[in-house]
Amino acid sequence: MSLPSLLLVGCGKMGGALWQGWLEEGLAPSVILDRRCEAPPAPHRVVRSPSEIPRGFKPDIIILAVKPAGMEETMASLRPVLDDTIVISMLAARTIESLRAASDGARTKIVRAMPNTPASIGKGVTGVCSTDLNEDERKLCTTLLSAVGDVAWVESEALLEALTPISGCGPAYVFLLAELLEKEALRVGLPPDTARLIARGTVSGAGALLEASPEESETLRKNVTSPNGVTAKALEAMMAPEAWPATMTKAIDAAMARAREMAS
Ligand SMILES: NC(=O)C1=CN([C@@H]2O[C@H](COP(=O)(O)OP(=O)(O)OC[C@H]3O[C@@H](n4cnc5c(N)ncnc54)[C@H](O)[C@@H]3O)[C@@H](O)[C@H]2O)C=CC1
Ligand SMILES: O=C(O)[C@@H]1CCC=N1
Repeated sequence: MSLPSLLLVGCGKMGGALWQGWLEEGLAPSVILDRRCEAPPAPHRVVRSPSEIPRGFKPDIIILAVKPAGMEETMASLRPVLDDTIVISMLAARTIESLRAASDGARTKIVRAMPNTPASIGKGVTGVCSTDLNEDERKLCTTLLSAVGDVAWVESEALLEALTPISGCGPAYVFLLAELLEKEALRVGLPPDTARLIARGTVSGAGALLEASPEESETLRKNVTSPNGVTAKALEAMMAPEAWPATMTKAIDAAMARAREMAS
């Protein structure tokens, strides 16, 4: 199946992850706009400025994946190509209202999405919301986003913002767990190669089991935890109300507060 043609604006860590996933799925001829990007395989191409976008190139969808603070400048530079497009903004914290204001009256439909970097291997989760789309346009966006993982449409921007610190930021929390496990493995005397192998293997193996199993994550956790055994002691420390549960709540609240600051 060929995915729609895109103008990807910003091909950094997130745009690059999405691009990689889409490329592997088979993308209609598309253009990347980024000053710092290597040439993609033909028939796709990279351009360094909006003025280099080939005349006659009419993307089905424009993906915005620049830094949130660069949104206004980027939208202004895209003004000549905005009419009659769907813009999917991946930018954290930037509201549909601010995107619309920055589109300077263009006939464009605005979608807000929050992807995550496992999209590069087709294992992403993308939250998405828009009130602009008709049924066919919504299907088109779903086709594109579901090529790189699961898609969760939400009814409001408030829900998209609630989802951001969970799934948008979430891979970082899991990678932090892998880092901390590796450090602990070193601390208790394992050689570096073994520490790396067992920390990464444990996080990726547990993730794969979670994906493959119909069981709840709680059940999978309990399956590891022999009554009065060694895991139980470790979890007692982690699951104390003031430990991981409180830290997670504090972390999610801090991320949401930062998003509110970035939006204003
Ligand atoms: N990194 C992540 O895990 C996630 C990031 N996001 C969002 O994705 C956006 C990009 O984040 P990252 O990829 O992490 O940043 P990044 O700094 O890695 O990538 C930004 C890219 O945009 C390019 N760029 C800057 N100005 C441009 C312009 N005017 N025209 C074209 N390209 C331009 C830069 O050269 C760079 O390659 C942010 O808005 C962020 O909130 C959303 C979900 C997850
Ligand atoms: O840290 C950030 O602001 C972006 C949004 C979600 C993941 N990275």
